[in-house]
Amino acid sequence: MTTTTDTILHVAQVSKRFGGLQALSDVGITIHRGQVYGLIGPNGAGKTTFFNVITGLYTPDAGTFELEGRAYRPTAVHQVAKAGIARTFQNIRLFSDMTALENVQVGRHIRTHSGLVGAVFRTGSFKAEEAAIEHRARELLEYVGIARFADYKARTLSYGDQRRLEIARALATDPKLIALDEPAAGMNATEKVVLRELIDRIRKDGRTILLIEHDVKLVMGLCDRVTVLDYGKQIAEGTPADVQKNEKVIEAYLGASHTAH
Ligand SMILES: Nc1ncnc2c1ncn2[C@@H]1O[C@H](COP(=O)(O)OP(=O)(O)OP(=O)(O)O)[C@@H](O)[C@H]1O
Repeated sequence: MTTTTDTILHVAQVSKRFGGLQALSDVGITIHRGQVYGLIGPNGAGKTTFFNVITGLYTPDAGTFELEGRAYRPTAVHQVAKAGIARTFQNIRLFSDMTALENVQVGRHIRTHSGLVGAVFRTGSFKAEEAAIEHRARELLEYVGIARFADYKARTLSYGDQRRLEIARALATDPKLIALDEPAAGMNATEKVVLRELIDRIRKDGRTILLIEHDVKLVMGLCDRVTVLDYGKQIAEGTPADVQKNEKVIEAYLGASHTAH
């Protein structure tokens, strides 16, 4: 394998079939520490399927998976989260009747130690840990720019703010890799600028990011490297500048998007 100490995620030869449909064929990516890595392609290309496979939501038919040089089996979402991959969803999945703060606290709980006994008996260490979790959750709400909504129910937040809340919840797990599934979907131009700044800041603060995004401008401006999928096949991989020049890509995706944007 071609992993180095600077490799966060190395995934190779991933295939996934749904009945008669080959949704992914031999797809592989290597993401280095501190990169923003983009996954693009037309509708139905297999981007979400790939995300779902590496985060344990779908069982792959084939593939090898390494996180920081260690093999991991993406068989269950909570195990993948514990291993260090956190994600957001294209269709927001917050606990809508819980407050923004509580949603982030839930994310943080996978990194706690007191466990059930501590929770039942409310031991000193449990209470200290709870206070630390709340403190960290408030910091993260501030970080993504929605601290003022800490006590609002998640469902009352605007669409853009719910997306930011999902990012805060994902960051609460202290991930080695944060996977964002179409974070700009449904956002207006102003919200996209703020989102871009946030993703840039997350990277500057030392995180590694995998991004599915339809907004070509955003992808090209943010990503260090990009993989392009089309009908489940990887048709190009490289820097945004390289990928933009690739004829297969222009045909499959960018050509259409350039006229659309
Ligand atoms: N659970 C499933 N069962 C059957 N087919 C599926 C399932 N999930 C995805 N597919 C099919 O696999 C193909 C790839 O879909 P996928 O959602 O991964 O594409 P995508 O690139 O994320 O598209 P979009 O940009 O529209 O979100 C599509 O043809 C889709 O219909």
